Amino acid sequence: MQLITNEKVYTDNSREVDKDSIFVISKQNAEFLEDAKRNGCKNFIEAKNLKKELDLSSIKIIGITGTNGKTTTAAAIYSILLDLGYKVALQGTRGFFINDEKIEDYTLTTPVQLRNFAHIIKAIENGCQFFVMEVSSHAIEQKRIEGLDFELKVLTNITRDHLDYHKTIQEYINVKNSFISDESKKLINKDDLKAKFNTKNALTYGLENPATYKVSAYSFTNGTNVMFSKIDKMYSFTSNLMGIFNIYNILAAVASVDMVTDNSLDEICEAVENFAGVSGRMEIICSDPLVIVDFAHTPDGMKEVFESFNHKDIITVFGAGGDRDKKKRPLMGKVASNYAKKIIVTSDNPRFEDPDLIIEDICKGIKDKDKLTVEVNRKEAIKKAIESGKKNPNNVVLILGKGDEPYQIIYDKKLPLSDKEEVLKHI
Ligand SMILES: CC(=O)N[C@H]1[C@@H](OP(=O)(O)OP(=O)(O)OC[C@H]2O[C@@H](n3ccc(=O)[nH]c3=O)[C@H](O)[C@@H]2O)O[C@H](CO)[C@@H](O)[C@@H]1O[C@H](C)C(=O)N[C@@H](C)C(=O)N[C@H](CCC(=O)O)C(=O)O
Ligand SMILES: Nc1ncnc2c1ncn2[C@@H]1O[C@H](COP(=O)(O)OP(=O)(O)OP(=O)(O)O)[C@@H](O)[C@H]1O
Ligand SMILES: N[C@H](CCC[C@H](N)C(=O)O)C(=O)O
Ligand SMILES: [Mg+2]
Repeated sequence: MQLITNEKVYTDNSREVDKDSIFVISKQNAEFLEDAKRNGCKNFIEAKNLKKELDLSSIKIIGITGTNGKTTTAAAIYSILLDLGYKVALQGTRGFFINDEKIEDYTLTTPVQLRNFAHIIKAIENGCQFFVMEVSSHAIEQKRIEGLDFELKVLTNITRDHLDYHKTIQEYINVKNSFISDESKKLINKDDLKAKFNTKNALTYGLENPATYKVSAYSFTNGTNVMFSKIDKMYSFTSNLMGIFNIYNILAAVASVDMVTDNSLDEICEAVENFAGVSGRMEIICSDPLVIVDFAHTPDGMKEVFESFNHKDIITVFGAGGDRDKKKRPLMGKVASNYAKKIIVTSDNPRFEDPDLIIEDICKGIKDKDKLTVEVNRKEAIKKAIESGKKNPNNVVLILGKGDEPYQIIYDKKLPLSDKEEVLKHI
């Protein structure tokens, strides 16, 4: 990765250096420092000191971490800020956007350090006042965000994911919490009991526990209607997004914007209605039969989605990613068997793993085998689910795990596959 700015060339790759370039030393590449010198490099800077050379002080960075809801919350903040007339950049799982325009497609949820700087500089060049970014647990552990001064840090929740990488749940929790252990301005989900944060400059939000931004009532008639209080004043917003978890996401977004702007909360709440949601997250593809594509790929994410449809007969299709947390697989199976009347277990992104073995891991969590169909071909699995869905108007078909991913990753190849397109073929 190279960043060229102010007539200087910064690189984080020892194989890219020359005598004029500056090798940016980070946790990830420190072992290649000698290699950089051997390749003729004479100039070095530690990534955490980049901010001394690259002035980012004119933009406010909002970082969102949490197991689930980062993309949705970040997109909601972005949408509200744009609606209020600000210039804003958004960086996350779905790519990099400036003022509603897509600049870069899917890469990492949180890019490597130098790319973060490059994106922020680009946002500043485009007049942005805010840079909204998702912060993954990998990024915190690998210090991809070191050297960034956050105007606001948000924690959505801590459940479980990525234990292939972090090894134990405690280590994962510690990594997430390390993001909110300093004195920066923070917004914390008060209903998440695993959150351990520095209370200095922290505000909270929630539905259950006392919080700065506290939901007092909600209903799901004609959209989602929410009333909440901040200190002793009441506010309300309406949204098209479904599910209690989306109340958390939107409330977090409303509170975030309240914390970083001078706009009134009433104005902010008004802008919520224009946020249409994120593609591939609780996206209704068809209403008869009701078919929804969602990105839930953790046991907790799935539970949240299923609970949003507990008045319906659930038919679900899902798999689990290969080369990712193996232990979450039977838990995903178990959650599905608790809520669904029919479960079609299929392939997600197998990567370098055998899809049949991933499916076996998931099926270990499904006790009631009468509910279970195994169909390794995801396109076939979706077709079967839609056919079943058509049999009863109370059915809902929930296709989970890949959201709007436009491909299936098999080995290291990305083969075109869109859950939404597959659904559209069969309705
Ligand atoms: C497991 C993992 O996270 N791996 C990351 C890790 O890879 P790595 O340690 O193997 O590093 P590397 O690619 O060999 O290079 C490390 C550094 O050394 C430099 N280098 C390398 C070789 C050399 O000869 N000289 C040299 O200077 C490279 O330029 C680079 O700066 O460091 C790399 C660069 O810092 C990352 O790109 C890479 O992410 C890989 C691609 C990845 O797939 N990561 C996923 C798991 C990930 O991070 N996902 C999260 C969470 C998703 C979510 O929940 O939303 C994300 O943020 O996307
Ligand atoms: N606040 C929440 N609590 C629990 N589950 C949620 C929440 N928000 C979203 N989800 C579920 O998690 C899925 C992923 O949501 P989203 O893309 O917003 O999260 P993310 O944290 O960005 O995920 P990733 O780390 O994979 O990028 C959704 O499709 C939904 O099923
Ligand atoms: N950002 C997450 C997304 C997982 C999506 C799921 N489809 C999978 O491939 O496991 C990850 O890379 O772990
Ligand atoms: Mg995301």
